[in-house]
Amino acid sequence: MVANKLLTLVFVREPTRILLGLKKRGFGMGRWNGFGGKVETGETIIQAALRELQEESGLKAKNLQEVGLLKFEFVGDPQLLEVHVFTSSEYEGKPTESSEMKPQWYDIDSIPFDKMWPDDKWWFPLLLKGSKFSGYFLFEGHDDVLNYTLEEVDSL
Ligand SMILES: CCc1c(NC2CC2)nc(N)nc1N1CCCCC1
Repeated sequence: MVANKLLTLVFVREPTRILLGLKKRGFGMGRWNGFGGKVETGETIIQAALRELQEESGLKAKNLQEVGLLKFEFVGDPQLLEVHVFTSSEYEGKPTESSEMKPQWYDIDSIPFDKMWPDDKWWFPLLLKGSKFSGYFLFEGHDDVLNYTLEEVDSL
C-alpha cells in the first residue's frame, strides 16, 4: 500500500490580483503555479505550507485558509498525490525570486492557464470565487487529464 504523498499549494490573494510563481526547475518546471511542495516528516500540513511559501516566495503568510483538497493519480504510477490548497490575504515581506520560483502578480482576469498545470483551469474559478472544493484528476503523463471529478464542498 503506497501512502498518499502530501503536498501543499498556497495562493497569496489581493482583491484584484493573485501571486503566482514560475517554477524554474524540477517538477512542473516552466509552469506558473502557487507556492508549495512536500510535507516533510515531523511537520504539520500548515507548517509545511507556511515554510514552502516563505522558501519559494519570501512571504510570511499571517492567515492561511484551507480552500481545496486535490488528489492526483498518474497512469502507471501507484503513488497518489494529495494536494492541500490554501489562500492567504495577509502577509509580511515582498515577493522575492528564489532558486525554485520567480514570483509575479497576475490580475485575476488574466490567469495564464495555458502555462499552468492543466487541472488548474477547472478548479481555479472555484478558488477565485471563494468556494471550498474537492477534486480528483487522473493524468497520463504531465499534460493529459483523462478523467476528473470536482465538487464544491461546505467543509474540507
Ligand atoms: C500535484 C501536481 C500539481 C498539479 N497537478 C498536476 C497533476 C500534476 N496542479 C497544480 N496546480 N499544482 C500541482 N502541484 C502543487 C504542489 C507542488 C507540486 C505541484
